[in-house]
Amino acid sequence: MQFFPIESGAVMIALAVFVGFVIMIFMLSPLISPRPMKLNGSHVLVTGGSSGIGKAVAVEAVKQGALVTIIARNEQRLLQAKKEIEQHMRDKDRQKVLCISVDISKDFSAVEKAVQQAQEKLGPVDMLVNCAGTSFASRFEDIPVDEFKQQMEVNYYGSIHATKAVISTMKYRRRGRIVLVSSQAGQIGLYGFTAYSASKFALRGFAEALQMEVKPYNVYLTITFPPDTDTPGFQTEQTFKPKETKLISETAGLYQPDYVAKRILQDASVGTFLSYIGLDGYLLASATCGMSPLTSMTEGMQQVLTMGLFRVIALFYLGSFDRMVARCAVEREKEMKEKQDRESRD
Ligand SMILES: NC(=O)C1=CN([C@@H]2O[C@H](COP(=O)(O)OP(=O)(O)OC[C@H]3O[C@@H](n4cnc5c(N)ncnc54)[C@H](OP(=O)(O)O)[C@@H]3O)[C@@H](O)[C@H]2O)C=CC1
Ligand SMILES: CCCCCCCCCCCCCCCC(=O)[C@@H](N)CO
Repeated sequence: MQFFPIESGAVMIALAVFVGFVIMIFMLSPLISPRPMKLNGSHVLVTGGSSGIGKAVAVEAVKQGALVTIIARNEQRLLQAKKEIEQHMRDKDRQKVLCISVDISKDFSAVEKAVQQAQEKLGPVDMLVNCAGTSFASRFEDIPVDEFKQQMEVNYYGSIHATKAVISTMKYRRRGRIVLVSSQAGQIGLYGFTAYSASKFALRGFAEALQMEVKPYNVYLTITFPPDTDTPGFQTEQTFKPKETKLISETAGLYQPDYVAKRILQDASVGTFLSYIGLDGYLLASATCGMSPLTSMTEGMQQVLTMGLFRVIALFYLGSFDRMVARCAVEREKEMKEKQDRESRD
């Protein structure tokens, strides 16, 4: 087939536009992405740092040369974690691991005092990782109202308290990173998580609003959405989680805390706002990017190009989740009937 000038002209123009677009993306990127924060010599404060993801973040931070403060309630576990984390220090003379026992969920002044103590000992906090949290999964009617309050107090207000305690110094120094540990259940409301998902979704609104306020001060937020992660907290939850919640959560796989911690610190140091883990995490983060701030042009380009397709994929996932819930309901009905038949026979 003869290749006509008009077609080659159109192809050339399309190619030129595409190349121009890509060059613009890479030229504009530095204007959007903040300068990476090196953890070497920085003070990283981790709430929930005595177990699971928080402890893994503290270990990864000291591996990168940071001075670390870990906050939790149980002193025994804090001291045990401190010893473990210290094993990974690169420079035992310069680095320090401090542990402070305080309940972050109840009283802001107690948290403020703990952060002040940490800053007096290790210097101003450069990065705050809000990891302390708890999860409770059960059907809505089986969750006591107080559990809804408890989930909000620990998962949401706990992060507000710690963030409030560091934000003024970060703004004054024009240097800071704040990580909010949400969950994939903070991107999709799941069966069994009426209390938990709500508390994790709340962090999203807080993160977007605060990021708009503090961007001019070179302070960047990262909200991270981990999938199931093999921690002591997760093992405890597994013992009472409804079957539906387990089946749906398993679709995104089970990850190790050290891998999750590396991803969190990687994204936080470069100021990425939406931090995800795994392919399902990438799909979810793109499909639910909403009005979140852009921290890289390439990310923005991907979102623009994939939004429609990912919504279609999301609908297939939602269809499969509905079928899982329906199947579990039928199985439960059958078990109940068999149990009643057995009892009526005895
Ligand atoms: N594991 C998973 O599958 C996933 C977890 N997440 C989130 O990651 C975070 C950590 O989870 P994970 O590592 O599994 O949990 P763990 O239960 O293993 O660790 C929780 C940590 O938070 C501390 N903590 C809990 N409540 C308080 C409180 N009121 N005040 C101070 N510290 C507190 C605990 O110490 P202490 O009890 O001594 O206070 C502990 O150090 C949570 O926010 C969770 O929602 C998100 C997605 C997946
Ligand atoms: C384009 C659309 C892609 C959709 C992918 C959907 C995958 C949903 C998986 C949800 C997993 C939730 C894990 C929560 C774990 C948690 O928070 C812990 N506390 C354990 O309970």
